[in-house]
Amino acid sequence: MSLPILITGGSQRLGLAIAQDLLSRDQPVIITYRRYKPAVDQLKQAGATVLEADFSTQAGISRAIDEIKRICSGLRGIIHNASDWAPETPDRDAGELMQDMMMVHTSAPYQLNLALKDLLIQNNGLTDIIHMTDFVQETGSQNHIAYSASKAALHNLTLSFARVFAPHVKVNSVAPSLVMFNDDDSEEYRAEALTKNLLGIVPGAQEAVKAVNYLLDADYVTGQTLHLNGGRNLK
Ligand SMILES: NC(=O)C1=CN([C@@H]2O[C@H](COP(=O)(O)OP(=O)(O)OC[C@H]3O[C@@H](n4cnc5c(N)ncnc54)[C@H](OP(=O)(O)O)[C@@H]3O)[C@@H](O)[C@H]2O)C=CC1
Ligand SMILES: Nc1nc2c(c(=O)[nH]1)N=C([C@H](O)[C@@H](O)CO)CN2
Repeated sequence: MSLPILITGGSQRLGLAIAQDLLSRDQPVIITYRRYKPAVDQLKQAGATVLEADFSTQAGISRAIDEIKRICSGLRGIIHNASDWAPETPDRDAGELMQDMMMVHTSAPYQLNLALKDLLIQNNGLTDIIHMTDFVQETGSQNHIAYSASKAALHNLTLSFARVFAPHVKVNSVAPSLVMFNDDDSEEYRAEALTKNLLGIVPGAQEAVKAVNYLLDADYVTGQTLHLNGGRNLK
């Protein structure tokens, strides 16, 4: 039996698609979720281990680490996917927003990587850490300033952990631009979004599935960023 891959925020959208794909190929999966939704039960029925975890507090991070260590004898990989795409708004305290963004996108991945290192290394073969970052890690953002900074910090963790965990663990970033619309995205937003990249598409969650599978299968890729942006950087 293969060792499991831990996917944080695996109960919807990209994380759910990645979890479902891995399960379909008999790869054991542990997912964390913050708010229960039917997909959690569906994943459990498909054989996943599901853990409730909120990474916005230190207590939540520590609890998740303790639970993963309790149930796991080793890990094939960790995919840090959990994310809160929160914009600056007039009613949102700037200090709290930055704290929230840094906790879920930077502090939680940082602490889980350090705490779960031995579970990754004791696996005989190469193992993986994948940080789901964002196109804005290199460009910044006008409306998601704190979010963008936290994703840039997450990418910086890729560079550090690639050095520290080599040669046993590959550590890479996947940096999507708009890969999957949200249900409440207006027609106008969707139409405008299609003009923002060279290929004129928004591919859907399977593009992230393909990227993750490439990295899991690679033997010579670490400390890198896989950009999923349709050439938006050249627009
Ligand atoms: N979708 C896209 O086009 C893009 C995605 N990305 C990145 O790719 C990854 C996947 O994107 P997507 O599927 O859209 O992500 P979602 O916005 O669907 O969020 C994924 C999950 O993160 C969980 N989450 C949010 N905050 C916390 C928290 N404090 N603690 C624990 N879990 C939390 C949510 O749980 P719950 O639902 O239970 O609240 C949610 O299920 C993310 O890291 C995202 O930043 C980057 C650029 C574009
Ligand atoms: N956690 C999330 N992060 C991001 C999302 C999302 O839906 N959830 N969406 C985006 C946008 O698609 C953005 O890339 C559009 O330019 C960014 N991050």
